[in-house]
Amino acid sequence: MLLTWDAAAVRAAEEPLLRDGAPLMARAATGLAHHVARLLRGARGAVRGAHAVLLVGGGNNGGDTLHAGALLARRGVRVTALTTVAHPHAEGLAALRTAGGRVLPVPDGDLPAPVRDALDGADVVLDGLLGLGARRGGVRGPGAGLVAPLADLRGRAGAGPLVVAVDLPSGVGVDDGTCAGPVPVADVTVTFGAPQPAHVLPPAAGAVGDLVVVDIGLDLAGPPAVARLEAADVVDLWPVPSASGHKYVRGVVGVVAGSAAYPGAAVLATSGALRAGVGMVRYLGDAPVVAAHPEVVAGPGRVQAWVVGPGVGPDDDVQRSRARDAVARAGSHGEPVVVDAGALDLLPPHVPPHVVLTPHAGELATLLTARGAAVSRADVEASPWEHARRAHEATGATVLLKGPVTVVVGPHGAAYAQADGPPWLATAGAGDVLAGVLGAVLAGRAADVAADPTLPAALAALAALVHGRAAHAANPGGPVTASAVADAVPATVAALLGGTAR
Ligand SMILES: NC(=O)C1=CN([C@@H]2O[C@H](COP(=O)(O)OP(=O)(O)OC[C@H]3O[C@@H](n4cnc5c(N)ncnc54)[C@H](OP(=O)(O)O)[C@@H]3O)[C@@H](O)[C@H]2O)[C@@H](O)CC1
Ligand SMILES: Nc1ncnc2c1ncn2[C@@H]1O[C@H](COP(=O)(O)OP(=O)(O)O)[C@@H](O)[C@H]1O
Ligand SMILES: [K+]
Repeated sequence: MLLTWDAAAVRAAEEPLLRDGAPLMARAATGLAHHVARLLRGARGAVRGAHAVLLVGGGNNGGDTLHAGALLARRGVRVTALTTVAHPHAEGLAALRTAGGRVLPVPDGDLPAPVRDALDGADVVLDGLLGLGARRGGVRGPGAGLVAPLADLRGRAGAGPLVVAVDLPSGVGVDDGTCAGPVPVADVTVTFGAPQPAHVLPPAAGAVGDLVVVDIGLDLAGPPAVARLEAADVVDLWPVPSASGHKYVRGVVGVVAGSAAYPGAAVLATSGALRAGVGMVRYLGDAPVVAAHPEVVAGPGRVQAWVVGPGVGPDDDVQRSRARDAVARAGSHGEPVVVDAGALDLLPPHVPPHVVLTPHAGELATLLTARGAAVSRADVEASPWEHARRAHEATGATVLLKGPVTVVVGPHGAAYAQADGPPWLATAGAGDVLAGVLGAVLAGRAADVAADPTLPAALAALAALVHGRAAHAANPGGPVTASAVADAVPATVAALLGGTAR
C-alpha cells in the first residue's frame, strides 16, 4: 500500500531533524541528482555531456534543485539554472556556480532568446519552482511563463526533454491534489521523505509521472492521509472462500437494477457480481438477467449485500421502491448497500458507512446540489477529493467517486485514490460492472464490515483496483467493452491472489 502524509506532517517530521542539524537538503539533493543521472543514462547512454535545465523558484524547493544541479555539473553535465526570483537559495546558487553551472534570470513577460535556447536544448528539465510551500493559486510570477513552453517541448513526440518534478509538480495543492493553474507535467517526480496526497489525488496525480521516494531519514508520526492500494494488498482484502464454506457463507448479493429503458445495466451489474466470485446473485427486476446468466436466482430472499440503482430510471416506481427498501435495511439490518446511478437520489438524510455511493462527477454534483450546495460537474472534476469528502460528511456514506483516478472517502479518515484502469475503461456500462464487483466483495466480507466502519472504503478501493486491472487484462493497450471487463475479472482476481486459497 502506498501511504501519503500531508504537508504539515512532513514538515513536523523534518523539524526535529533540522533542529539537530541533519543535512536534509543535502540528502534530498543527492538523491535527486542520483535519480536524474540514472534517467539520463537510460535515455542517452551517458551522464557526461548531457544538458540539464533547472527551473528555480524562491524557496527550498529551488535550493534542492540548485544543489542537485551542482552535483550533476560535477559529473560532467552542462547545467543551466533559470532563476525566477531575484534571490534564489543562496547556498544552492553558490554551489552551482562553483561547480561551473550557468545562471540565467527569467524576467516577467516574453522569454529572452537564451532562456528559450536553453529549454530547447535540454535533455532533462528539473522543475524546482515550488514544492511543499506552494500556496493556492498556481505558479505566479516569471515561473508561470515557463510552464507553457515546457508543455510545448514535451509535446514534441519523442524529442522533448525528460521533465523531473522536484518533490512535487510545481503549483499543485499538496494536500488536496488541486491544480489552480497550469502545472508542469513531469515524467518522473522525485519526492523526499514521504509521498504526499497530491502524488495520488486527481487532477495533480496526472502531472506526477513515475513516483520515486528518496529516504532522507524522516520518521512520519500520526495517521497517513490518502492511501493507494497496490496489487500486493489484494490477498489481505479479497474474500477468498474457505475449504468448508458453502454458498451462503460466501455471500449473496441482491441486485436491484435495470428498467425497460436500460435493461443492459442489470445484466452488467450481475456480471460484475458473478465474475467476482459471489455465492449467489438474487435479481429483482424485469431485465433479461436470467437469460444472460442462468446462475442468477430471480426474486427476493436473504442477502448479505445489495447493489441498487444501475439502469433504474426516474419513473420506475417499482424498482425505486425496492432500492429505497434496500437502503433502509442498511440502517435497520446492517446489510451493506452499493448505491449507484438511478438510486443516488433515494438516500435518506443520513446513512451508515456500509452504504457505499458510487457516483461519477456529474452524479456527485447533482447529489451535493440536492443537499444545498450549488456544485457543478466541473467543480467536482477540479477538486474530486474535496467533493467526495463533502459528500461523505453530508450523508455519512462511504463515497467512491469514479474518474480517471477513483477517489474513496469513508469515516475516521479512511481515504484511497486508485489509478488502475486505462482510459479505454471510460465506456458505457463500466460503472455497472464496478458496482457488481463491489457488491460481491461487500457480501463476501459482510461480517467484517459490520465490525469495522472503515472496511467498506478499503473494499471500494479494492473493487476499483480489480476493475481497472481487469480493463487492462481484457485487451492490453486497446478498446474494451464493459462486458469484456466483467469477463476479465475472474482471471484478474486469480492473478492477484497468486493462486492462493484459504
Ligand atoms: N525543510 C527542509 O529543510 C527541507 C525541505 N525540502 C525542500 O523544500 C521544499 C519546501 O521549501 P519551502 O518551504 O521553502 O517552499 P517552496 O516549495 O520552495 O516554496 C516557497 C517559495 O515559493 C513562493 N511561492 C509560494 N506560492 C507561490 C505561488 N503560487 N507562485 C509563486 N511563488 C510562490 C514563496 O514566496 P512568497 O510568495 O512566500 O513570497 C517562497 O519563495 C520542499 O518541497 C522540498 O523540496 C527538502 O530539501 C528536504 C528538507
Ligand atoms: N480517463 C479514465 N481513465 C481510466 N478510467 C476511467 C477514465 N474515465 C472514467 N474511468 C472509469 O470508467 C468507469 C466509468 O463508469 P461510469 O461513468 O459509471 O459509466 P456507466 O455509468 O456508463 O457505467 C469508472 O470505473 C471510471 O472510474
Ligand atoms: K517542484
